[in-house]
Amino acid sequence: MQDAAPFDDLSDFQTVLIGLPGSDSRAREAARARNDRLTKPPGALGRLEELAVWFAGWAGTERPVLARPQVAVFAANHGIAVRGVSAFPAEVTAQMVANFRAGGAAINQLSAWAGATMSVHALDLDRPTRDFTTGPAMSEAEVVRALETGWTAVDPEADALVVGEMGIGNTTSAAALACALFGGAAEDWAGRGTGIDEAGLSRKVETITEGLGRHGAALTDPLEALRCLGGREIAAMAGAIAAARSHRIPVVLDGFIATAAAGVLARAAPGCLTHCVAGHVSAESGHRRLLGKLGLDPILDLGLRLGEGSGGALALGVLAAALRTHSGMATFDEAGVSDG
Ligand SMILES: O=C(O)c1ccc[n+]([C@@H]2O[C@H](COP(=O)([O-])O)[C@@H](O)[C@H]2O)c1
Ligand SMILES: Cc1cc2nc[nH]c2cc1C
Repeated sequence: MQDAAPFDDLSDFQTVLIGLPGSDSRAREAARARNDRLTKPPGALGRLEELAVWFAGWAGTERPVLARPQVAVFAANHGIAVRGVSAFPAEVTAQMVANFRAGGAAINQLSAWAGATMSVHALDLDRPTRDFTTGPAMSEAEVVRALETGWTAVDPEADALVVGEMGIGNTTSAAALACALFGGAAEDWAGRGTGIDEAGLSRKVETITEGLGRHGAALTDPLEALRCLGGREIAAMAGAIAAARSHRIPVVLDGFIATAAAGVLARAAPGCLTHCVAGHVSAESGHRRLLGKLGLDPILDLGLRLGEGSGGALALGVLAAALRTHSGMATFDEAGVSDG
């Protein structure tokens, strides 16, 4: 059963964020102690060891498994797409949603490979958000509805969540948000997205600069920044990431846009991303910078720039390997191997 969202407006959502539960320190410490007894030189499984101990805390058990991962993909359209900031036309968003539903996209294959269920959530595709250079992208009711869509998309029985997205123009929206949340100039955050040329990149930088100028002081409130500059899929991912933590479900973040959604939460309620890891660093130029601002170290660096949750789904494979070794290996005592 999906849970109803426990908020009706942005101020409620902020309150929910502040009250989200932490991980189980007893399970985490038990997992750390088990890790120290496994038949390997200390630290020899590198990042896998850290991932397993982190996951154990959220799973609430010393020997967790990855049995029911979920990939949730959110799609939306953006008013700023009319400004020529993408290499593709806006109708591709709806066409790709049809492709997700037919099983033909990369994320269908990667979810199946990772043993994950995949859900697709199209958010009012025929009603793009407003061009944020002319006014707020969303009304409060619209952004709250998108947060709710994300919140209720999370399967409370899932044992890990990947959030992904599809939305022509959304790297412009994510870059504007990142700039509002973490400072710097539009040039620091604008990248090539689906593959825009030099002229497109200039239009993108101009669009972001104009949007930031237009909304000014309102952007100091992270949830207002989301409303003014974000998109429905970005808000939905933020809602899903928050819901996951309410169920103590660990989250594997995908690329630049998913990380921007997480960034909103981090700025609204510092410390609220301890249930998240970065699945990968994408080729979108601002992603590494954004991960740095959030103190997140990506698991993979494969040059992907697809979105859809693809890098997150790939990282589920690494997470599964981390849990398999942690929970399945013998200890020095069990195997009769002399420790150091
Ligand atoms: O995840 C990423 O880091 C990423 C980087 C570049 C592009 N994308 C995908 O490409 C689309 C946005 O690109 P654009 O050029 O239309 O802003 C959107 O559907 C994203 O899923 C995704
Ligand atoms: C074809 C296509 C597929 C995508 N998947 C995520 N973003 C995308 C953008 C395009 C253009």
